[in-house]
Amino acid sequence: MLSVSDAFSITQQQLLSLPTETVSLLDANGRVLREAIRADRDFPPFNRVAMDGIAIRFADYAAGQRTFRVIGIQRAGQPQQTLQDAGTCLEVMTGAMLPIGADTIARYEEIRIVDGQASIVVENTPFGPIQMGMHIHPQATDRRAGDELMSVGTRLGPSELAVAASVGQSTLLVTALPRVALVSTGDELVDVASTPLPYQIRRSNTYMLQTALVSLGIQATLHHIVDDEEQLEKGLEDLLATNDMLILSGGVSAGKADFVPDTLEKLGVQKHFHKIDQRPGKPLWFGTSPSGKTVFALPGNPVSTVLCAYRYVLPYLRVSLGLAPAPIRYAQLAESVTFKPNMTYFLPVRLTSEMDGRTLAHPLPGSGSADFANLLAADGFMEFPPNQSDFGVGDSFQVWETIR
Ligand SMILES: Nc1nc2c(c(=O)[nH]1)N[C@H]1C(S)=C(S)[C@@H](COP(=O)(O)OP(=O)(O)OC[C@H]3O[C@@H](n4cnc5c(N)ncnc54)[C@H](O)[C@@H]3O)O[C@H]1N2
Ligand code: MOO
Ligand SMILES: [Mg+2]
Repeated sequence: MLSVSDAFSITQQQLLSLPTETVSLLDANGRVLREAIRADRDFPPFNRVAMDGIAIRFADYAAGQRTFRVIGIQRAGQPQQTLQDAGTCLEVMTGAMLPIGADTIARYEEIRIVDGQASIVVENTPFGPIQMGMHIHPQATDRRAGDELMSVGTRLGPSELAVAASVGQSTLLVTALPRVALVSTGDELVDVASTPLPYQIRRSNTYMLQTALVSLGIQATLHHIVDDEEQLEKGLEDLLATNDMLILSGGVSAGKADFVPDTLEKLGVQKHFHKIDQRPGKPLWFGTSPSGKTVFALPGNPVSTVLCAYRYVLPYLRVSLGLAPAPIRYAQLAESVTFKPNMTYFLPVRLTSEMDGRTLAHPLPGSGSADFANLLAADGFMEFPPNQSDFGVGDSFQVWETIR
């Protein structure tokens, strides 16, 4: 059977090829940038006053002068003024251009202004003695005009949108979002608003999947198909025609009503793999259509669905969108774990941060891959490699964090 790492690489070789689109600045939140954003001006674009106070010539101060005649006010948003005569000063406001001729700011906290004369009354400021260049944010110290500020593949969030706004990007070129359909299958599954009969359960997997996809900015549509070969074929055919990707749950194992793999192949979706040497989530099925559409058919047991979503589907979508893979997270086992079968084992864990900087993983074995209430306490799944059955306290392994 296929190893976890081989299955993962197969999925990553069949990424969705998504076009770009231009969206308005605010609609770009959470999206993936597909153009490099450069500074249109220096950052800051002029010698910027960084504190409210007076702008003086340091040479006057160094020569012993402590009282300066105030010749005017330079506010933010006004054209640059000039400090002409020795011994004078301009009141200046944070964000203003530094007046020509001035080179040092003394804050209001350090001066007193009486009858148009500003006197320096505090020599040792909380920032140290008054010095040449003090409280000035010199032009181009942060970035220069033409510098690349954000590269292709940047995920746009609050800081990125602020920088984009400051360089005049009222629109941004981003990766178009894939059209994704989430399909639950199973005769036993009823709507969340229904009261289940004794042999029925409410469906939950597609709600979990939709909520997880929102973390990538994707809004999928939710569908349900009963365990009937004809209805399944017709339903999946329609959804394949109108979506870039289908994520199914259930119907992929060995049961009499597990029609999903055969139906997908009948519809021309080429199987890349079915079944991985892992627990949970063994019967995962993955395929692509000739027109470049992708199908993940996840095992229906809810914990398997969750594991497959975080271990395969979200990393697949992330990279398809043009993002770098998520940083790998490790944690150390807080309790020993034994797992005999020779396959990769994913164990739900709760994570704690210790004072010494370590992250500890506390096992939450639960009662198996249908025990999804157990995941309410979990922060992720720890991945234990095959060919080993005893895992000791303090041993470090990768953790696939879930969204909480
Ligand atoms: N003889 C074998 N039986 C099973 C095997 C096997 O290898 N040989 N594999 C087991 C494993 S492992 C898993 S995982 C499950 C996978 O089952 P399916 O993908 O075929 O899923 P279903 O049979 O449709 O349902 C399984 C289980 O999950 C519940 N379910 C399904 N969809 C939802 C949903 N949307 N929301 C909530 N719960 C859902 C369903 O009611 C079943 O209880 O097969 C084992 N069997
Ligand atoms: O893969 Mo199944 O997940 O163990 O129940
Ligand atoms: Mg089944």
